[in-house]
Amino acid sequence: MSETYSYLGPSGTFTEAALAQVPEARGKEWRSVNNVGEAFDDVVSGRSVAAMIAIENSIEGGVTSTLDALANIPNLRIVGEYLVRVQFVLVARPGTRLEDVRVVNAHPVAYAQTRSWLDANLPTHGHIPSTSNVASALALFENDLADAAVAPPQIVQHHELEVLAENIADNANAVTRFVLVSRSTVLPAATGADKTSIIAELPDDRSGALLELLEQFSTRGVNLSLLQSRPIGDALGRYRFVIDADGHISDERVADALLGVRRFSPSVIFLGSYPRADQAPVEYVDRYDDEVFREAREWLRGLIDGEPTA
Ligand SMILES: O=C(O)C(=O)Cc1ccccc1
Repeated sequence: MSETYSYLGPSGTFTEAALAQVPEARGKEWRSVNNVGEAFDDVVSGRSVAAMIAIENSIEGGVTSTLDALANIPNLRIVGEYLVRVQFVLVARPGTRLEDVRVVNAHPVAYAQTRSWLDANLPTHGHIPSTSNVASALALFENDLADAAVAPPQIVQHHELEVLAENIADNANAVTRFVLVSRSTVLPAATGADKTSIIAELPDDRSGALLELLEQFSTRGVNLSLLQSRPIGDALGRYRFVIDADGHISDERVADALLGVRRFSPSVIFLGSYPRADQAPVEYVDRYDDEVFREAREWLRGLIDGEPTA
């Protein structure tokens, strides 16, 4: 059976652009799905070896539905991350003028990123949510519920659409981070520029518990690049924390931090260690080098084994 990769389609989405960055996916079957839940289902059922999923963007923060799916679906692993610069145009059926636009079709995340422009230029517009940035534009051909759509600039290369406005994103430098999610438990090799993702819960009713969770990393010299709380969902005020830490689980300082988290947290999900998209080598101070951990462990082992100390 050929390996299949699922992505939020139809063809032309930013998610597809992220999948195009994956060398292992070249020449393989790509399956376009209508929503992120379907992409996760493909991985869980084994229909696809992996799915490309949007997890965070530089304006809106974490994609909450993705973070919750990673917490709730067992045995998922992140095996890679990819960055895509996102820009948006407003498109319409040929002949439409900007002043004719009453209703705009847009993916909710894209809508949130173009709100200032839309509010300033179409102050009375209505919004219909779409399942993706390309589905928004294709809906213009299927029905007349919307007059215009927010879509990626390349959309006009493939469809008979007119650009009513370019660069409508609130922030021209917006970037979306995608992760390749699979069920493979084979760890990607450490590169020196890696990231480790976990989701951890706090022990109940203990003051300072979040600080104690974070101390597991700070006392091992491990920097964090993401800390996002998400409601566990069973009661008000109960949260889990999605954490991205610099480094690979095979780095001693990261492994030691994870042992600390495991001892302390009632529930820890290991989401994976994988190369950072920006390939920036992880920086740490010398006293947290692998060798320092190993030397300390050997010293302790020697004491326990009754070896004479020098
Ligand atoms: O992949 C797409 O194009 C999507 O529709 C999801 C999305 C929405 C907004 C920013 C990045 C990805």
